[in-house]
This record gives sequence, C-alpha cells and structure tokens, in this order.
Amino acid sequence: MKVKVSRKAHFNAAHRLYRKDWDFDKNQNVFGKCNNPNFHGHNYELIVSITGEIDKETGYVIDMKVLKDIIKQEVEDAFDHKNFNLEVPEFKDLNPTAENIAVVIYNKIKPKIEPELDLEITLYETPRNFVSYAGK
Ligand SMILES: Nc1nc2c(c(=O)[nH]1)N=C([C@H](O)[C@H](O)COP(=O)(O)OP(=O)(O)OP(=O)(O)O)CN2
Ligand SMILES: [Zn+2]
Repeated sequence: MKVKVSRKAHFNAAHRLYRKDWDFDKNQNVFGKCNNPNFHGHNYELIVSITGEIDKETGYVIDMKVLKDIIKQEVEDAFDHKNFNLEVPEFKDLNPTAENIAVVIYNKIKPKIEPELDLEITLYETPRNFVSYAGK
C-alpha cells in the first residue's frame, strides 16, 4: 500500500526568458514580455509530493520535518529572492522556464530522499500556470 504525502513551499524570484544565441527580435517574437532585459518576478508556489510505503514503526512515508528541511535547503535558501539568470548557477545556460525550474528542483531533492520513494514536483509560476515533473 503506497501513500502520497505532500508539502507546500513558496519562493519569490526574478527571471528573463530568452536564449543567448538568438537576437533580441527573435527572443521577443518567441518569449514576448518575458524577454524583458530588466527581468520580471513571480511568486512561485511549490508542491513537493513523496509516494511510498508507510513505515510500520513510525507510521510515516517520510518525516515531514525532514522534508521541510530538504525543501528549505535545496529550494528556498537557493532560490528565494534571487534572480535565476544572474544568481542561480543551474540557470547560467538554462532558460528559467517553469518546466526547467521544476526539473532542477526534482534533481536537487531526489538524491536527498530514500531511493525507494517516488518524487513529484508541482510548480505554480502564477495562480493559473503550473507544471509537474515526476522524473523520466
Ligand atoms: N510553457 C511555459 N510558458 C510560459 C512560461 C513558462 O515557464 N513555461 N513562462 C512565461 C513567463 O514567465 C510569464 O511571466 C508568465 O506569466 P504571465 O505572463 O503573467 O502569465 P499570464 O499572463 O498567463 O498570467 P496569469 O496570472 O497566469 O493569467 C510565459 N509562458
Ligand atoms: Zn516569468
């Protein structure tokens, strides 16, 4: 019997969506206002979900306190009030779209949890735009 447990988190960050190998007009055509060279920001809402067996002794799939600390260390401390393009090394050569941010978060958290646990990342960039990534 597998159970999914989830924890929400929040961070605020700035970004610009563009490709360095495209000129401004092409970036403007593809990314529009998200290509603003002066950047823009979002209040990102994150849901980290872990699925696994309930431990017979503790009754936990994962200790929420442990999950909270992993999210703080790997996501909030690394991303909150940062500029993805300028300050977060993972995005030096990676466009900080919601899709790419979700994959980066997955790849940071997965090694920190027990390997038999499944991980799913859901990231809201706006209240109406969100992406999910569960590996593969
Ligand atoms: N597939 C994706 N499309 C877009 C992404 C993305 O990460 N993945 N990102 C953006 C921009 O970041 C943009 O800033 C999104 O915000 P916004 O333009 O405010 O979005 P909406 O107009 O849809 O605002 P709502 O509040 O959600 O109505 C664009 N596309
Ligand atoms: Zn944006």
